[in-house]
Amino acid sequence: MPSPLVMFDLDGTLFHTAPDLMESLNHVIGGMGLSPVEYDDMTFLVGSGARAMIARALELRETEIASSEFEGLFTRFLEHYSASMPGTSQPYPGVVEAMDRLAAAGYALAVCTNKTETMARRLLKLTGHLPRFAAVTGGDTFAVRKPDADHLHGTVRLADGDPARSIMIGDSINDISAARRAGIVSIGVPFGYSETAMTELGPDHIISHYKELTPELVGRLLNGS
Ligand SMILES: O=C(O)COP(=O)(O)O
Ligand SMILES: [Mg+2]
Repeated sequence: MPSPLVMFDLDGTLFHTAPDLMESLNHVIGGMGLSPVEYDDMTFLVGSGARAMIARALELRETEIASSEFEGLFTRFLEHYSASMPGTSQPYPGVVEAMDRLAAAGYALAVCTNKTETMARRLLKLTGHLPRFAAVTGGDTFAVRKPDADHLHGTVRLADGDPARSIMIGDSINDISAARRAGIVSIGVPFGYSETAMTELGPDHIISHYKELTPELVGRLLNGS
């Protein structure tokens, strides 16, 4: 029988990455002569991958560019972000201990993010966490990404899991909607990057600190109680 699986979103859930993402984004838009975005804008900018982040930042600055120029901006972003890693990005308080507890109790762990898979793996590798995960999938791993249910289903498959014994933990509407569509139990964290309050997104459970993420809680949620 496959191990039960706990999947984590990355930006705003597993790691606090917004300051580094913002620096690389501002490097790119600053190069175009646009004024930098501010930290508070990140809740609106992060969550659907770097292309969406750049497009939303241009929208915020009311700037239109030719579509042929867009890939160049994306490449500049990835080069800067990759070269700066791991920067100041760190796991949220208590999540490393929570992952240790879950692994000791027999849970497999995975990452399901809309970052590119290469960037996600690089950050996890440089911070020493990559070996924990049975699967790491990004916004470009499959033909679809969160909020599409198949991003979660694909991650469960690569981790040799079973959707009925899997949980998705996330900070944004993309995570909670994808889980709902996939028929996968969700846990929301309110400290990440979301424009909408987690209580409004309606996950199956909300934790406000990772000390609440115990094998008992996950077991209870998987049993529907
Ligand atoms: O960087 C992004 O926009 C995607 O981030 P995610 O890890 O929250 O899916
Ligand atoms: Mg997120």
